[in-house]
Amino acid sequence: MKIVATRLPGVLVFEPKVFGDERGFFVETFRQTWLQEAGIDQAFVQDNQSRSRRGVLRGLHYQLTNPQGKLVRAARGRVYDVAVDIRQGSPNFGQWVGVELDDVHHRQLWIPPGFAHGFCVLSEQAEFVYKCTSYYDAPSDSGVLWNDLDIGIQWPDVGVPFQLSAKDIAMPRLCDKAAETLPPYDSRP
Ligand SMILES: Cc1cn([C@H]2C[C@H](O)[C@@H](COP(=O)(O)OP(=O)(O)O[C@H]3O[C@@H](C)C(=O)[C@@H](O)[C@H]3O)O2)c(=O)[nH]c1=O
Repeated sequence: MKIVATRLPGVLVFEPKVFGDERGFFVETFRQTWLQEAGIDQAFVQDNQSRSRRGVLRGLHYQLTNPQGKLVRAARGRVYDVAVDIRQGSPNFGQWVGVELDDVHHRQLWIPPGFAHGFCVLSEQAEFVYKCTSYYDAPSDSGVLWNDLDIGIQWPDVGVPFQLSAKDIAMPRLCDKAAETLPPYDSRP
């Protein structure tokens, strides 16, 4: 497993070794030691899975209290995954990074606590699987608008119109968020 830095400090790509043979493939999807190797002092408490069709865009989400660090991957299909640093006072505030995740290379993205996260689906269908460092807490579920011009995420052309939940369409822009509704910079790993 290789750990690769992205242009956004704190956001890391985990590249596992994929063993392909005539039966299919084998890949290790998680080892506790990966976190130590990456210098991440966190433990996972919740695993999630979602299924989405082409064009579905989920995000940009974060949790205000007990921010969630997330280790995400596409168990099936291909997605464009995005992390945004929205930590109040961060030198990288408002900056984003996008990485393609698929069921061929099996790359995983580490999104530290305090970052907003979202993805869109590039394949006909995708199974998105992720581990979280804090439990989901509905009252502190928060978000930022996916196409906020100030963030300027370059979402790929997926060939169909994006499909978002009503909640995600109505998310506020980063500039309209009160400081107390953003995670503090010290929530970094
Ligand atoms: C995230 C989550 C949702 N739910 C419920 C709430 C709701 O009724 C239903 C669907 O929730 P959502 O619409 O928020 O699902 P979704 O849009 O897939 O939310 C996810 O998006 C990606 C981008 C993330 O980063 C995740 O952390 C999470 O926020 O599932 C849970 O019970 N536990 C959870 O951990």
